[in-house]
Amino acid sequence: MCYFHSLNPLGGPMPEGRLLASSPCLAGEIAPNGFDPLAVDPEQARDVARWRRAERVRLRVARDALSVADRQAVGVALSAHLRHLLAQQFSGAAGLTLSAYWPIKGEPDLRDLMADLHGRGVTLALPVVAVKAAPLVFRRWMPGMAMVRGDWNIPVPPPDAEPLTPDIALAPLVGWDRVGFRLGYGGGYFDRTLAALSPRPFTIGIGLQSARLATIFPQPHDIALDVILTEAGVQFHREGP
Ligand SMILES: Nc1nc2c(c(=O)[nH]1)N(C=O)[C@@H](CNc1ccc(C(=O)N[C@@H](CCC(=O)O)C(=O)O)cc1)CN2
Ligand SMILES: Nc1ncnc2c1ncn2[C@@H]1O[C@H](COP(=O)(O)OP(=O)(O)OP(=O)(O)O)[C@@H](O)[C@H]1O
Repeated sequence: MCYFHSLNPLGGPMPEGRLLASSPCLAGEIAPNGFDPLAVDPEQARDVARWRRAERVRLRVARDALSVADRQAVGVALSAHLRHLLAQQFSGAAGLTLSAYWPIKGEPDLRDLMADLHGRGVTLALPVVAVKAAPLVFRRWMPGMAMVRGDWNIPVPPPDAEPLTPDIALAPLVGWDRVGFRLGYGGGYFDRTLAALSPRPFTIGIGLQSARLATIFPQPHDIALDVILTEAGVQFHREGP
């Protein structure tokens, strides 16, 4: 079912007159990657974008306010849940490529787990903004590797690191909802990347339990993740519990 155009960020269903002449559900038939900005009601898209900007600020302020001890506990709990998920679903993921992330701006720190997985035969990668407003690329990462500053000053593996395509991708969350949708920093990078990869990696959103939203008002470009994981465990799994 296509429901995003019936959601009104200002509350209640969209008034009849605001519905699109052509439904965004047809976007997949218009654009090869399923994304057609012309299929979006511009007024509604503007409302949603404004709401998302405000929610990102609110959620990031709340995350910044966590104590060092709380932050550490979140990282430890999330790492344990992720290790368990990888063990159950991918037999530990040895021989597979998992893209992680280098934590910035108070994101949960999974770097100890990344090093541990590397030691267990998982190939680790990190996302890189190679071209602005384009899909991310992924470069091989190994513990202790000298990093360079990438876009937004995020440390990334150097340009000569091996390019990889992940089988499993971690997506850091600023916000999330119970049906697998993600709010990030607003660059649209993960959505573009998932739209471009075929087959899609198995994607696991990593975030704080307190960052749950009732809905992110999903737009045609938003791609739901396979799993949402927080320090409280699995909050959503596409294949069910
Ligand atoms: N640790 C970490 N690494 C990551 C991500 C992440 O979320 N966390 N990314 C996950 O995708 C990618 C980088 N994401 C980025 C997202 C936004 C902007 C950026 O310049 N944002 C603009 C606002 C854009 C807008 O509002 O339209 C800005 O802040 O000025 C840069 C990089 C790859 N690496
Ligand atoms: N597949 C796509 N093709 C073209 N543009 C896209 C695509 N996906 C997202 N965008 C653009 O990116 C913008 C930001 O998207 P969104 O609000 O979902 O960001 P986000 O998921 O929070 O960011 P990020 O993934 O970088 O953390 C949208 O306005 C949209 O126009």
